[in-house]
Amino acid sequence: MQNYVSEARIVLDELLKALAEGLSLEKHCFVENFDPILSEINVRVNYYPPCPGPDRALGLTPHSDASSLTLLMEFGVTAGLQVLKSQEWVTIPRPKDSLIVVVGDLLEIMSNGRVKSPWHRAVAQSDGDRFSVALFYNPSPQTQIKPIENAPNKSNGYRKMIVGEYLQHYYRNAPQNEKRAILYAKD
Ligand SMILES: O=C(O)CCC(=O)C(=O)O
Ligand SMILES: [Fe+2]
Repeated sequence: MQNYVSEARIVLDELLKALAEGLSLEKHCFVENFDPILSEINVRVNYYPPCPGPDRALGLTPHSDASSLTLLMEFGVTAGLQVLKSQEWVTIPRPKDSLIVVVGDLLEIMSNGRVKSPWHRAVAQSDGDRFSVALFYNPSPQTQIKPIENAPNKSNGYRKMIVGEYLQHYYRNAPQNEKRAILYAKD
């Protein structure tokens, strides 16, 4: 697991740089918030046993991740992860040997809303078990993240935020039934 986490950090840093470039921003503008020693990768292993009544139970209730990026590896039956898109739950496919990358609230704040953390859930399934390993990548709790500048006159931006303060707010207010925690970081 330790090897996986240190290799994952390299991948996550590359993803943060590629995302910045993809948004025509300075390449290091996100990754510079992640001190190589003090930034954190928290690991969660989710296990979903086969469920006799999958339409009456959920594997994991809807949420957005608080992280900046989440790297998700899945095993077992497919079609467990769903994302809310235009008010509909859409199943995320799992091509062979793939990892899933989820944008979290902290990256939505850093990017000033240019990328959005999806509202997602895991559904229960009857045809076999499934588990997932989620790595949540966060700057150190003391880091102050500064949202990138938005175009002049553009409203609805985010404010500067200490990572630990946001995480405290997020966990104090979870679970919620819609994406509300991030409103705390609005300007
Ligand atoms: O198991 C999954 O597919 C989703 C896991 C997840 O969203 C999480 O651990 O935050
Ligand atoms: Fe999640």
